[in-house]
Amino acid sequence: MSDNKSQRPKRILLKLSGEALMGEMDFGLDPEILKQTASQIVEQQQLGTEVALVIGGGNIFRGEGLVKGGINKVSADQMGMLATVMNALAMQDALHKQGVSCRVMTAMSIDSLGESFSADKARRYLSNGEIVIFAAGTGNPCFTTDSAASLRAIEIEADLLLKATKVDGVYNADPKKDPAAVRYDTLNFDDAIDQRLAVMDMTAMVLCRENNMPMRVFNMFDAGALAAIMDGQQIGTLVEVA
Ligand SMILES: Nc1ncnc2c1ncn2[C@@H]1O[C@H](COP(=O)(O)OP(=O)(O)O)[C@@H](O)[C@H]1O
Ligand SMILES: O=c1ccn([C@@H]2O[C@H](COP(=O)(O)OP(=O)(O)O)[C@@H](O)[C@H]2O)c(=O)[nH]1
Repeated sequence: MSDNKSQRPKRILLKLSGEALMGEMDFGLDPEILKQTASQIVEQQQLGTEVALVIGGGNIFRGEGLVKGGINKVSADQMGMLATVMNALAMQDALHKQGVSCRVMTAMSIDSLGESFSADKARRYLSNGEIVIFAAGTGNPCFTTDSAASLRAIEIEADLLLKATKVDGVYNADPKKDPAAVRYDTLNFDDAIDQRLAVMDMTAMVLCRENNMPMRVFNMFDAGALAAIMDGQQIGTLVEVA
């Protein structure tokens, strides 16, 4: 398994935050951000990297917010998972507009919108040069799309999991709350878990650790970051097994 330090990863799983896709808006999707993100993805795919995507749902619904509004946990999480399907359809459209072949595979059965997830089929589609978007998270309540991203990265045998988020890496404290927080260039999963560094949920990090899946966290708003990472530059934070 390559760690992207020495060679260009052949297959990546890119996890995009739902919230980051809404840009300056309060809700929903910013078409310009969708377009820019799609073009960055297509650029990497055309350079020969197989790209799979997991997109969050936080720009539409998060289970936690719905529970605060009085909806029961399971229904709230199901609504959150459906929000990820909407984002997947929007990204599929943006990718199609750039002339690339892209499939949506869902973890919950919604046959008319996307086919049910199969790791074997996903690997085949990726090998054939299609972009695959994994929608509906893990299909189970009480999980997040970070966990779905870790799980799918392992299942498709990705070389690297990339988490594109609102901050530019993993810090020793939440940088949005602590201005003195210091960013790590590299980190191991044991330390991230022991220190409860909350840039990603613990389930996702444990999955990566147990399955030796390296992860790089970077800022989704930095337009050149994805290309630079794929070219081997050390952008953001690389989290690996110790
Ligand atoms: N140690 C940390 N390092 C970096 N970010 C952190 C840390 N602890 C908490 N965060 C927060 O985690 C957020 C990213 O997590 P989350 O909101 O779940 O991301 P996403 O919506 O991209 O899945 C960041 O916006 C940041 O404020
Ligand atoms: O496997 C999963 C993935 C997601 N969700 C729900 O979908 C919402 C949206 O996902 P997430 O919060 O991970 O989106 P992001 O923060 O990445 O935009 C979550 O809040 C959960 O309610 C879930 O129940 N199971």
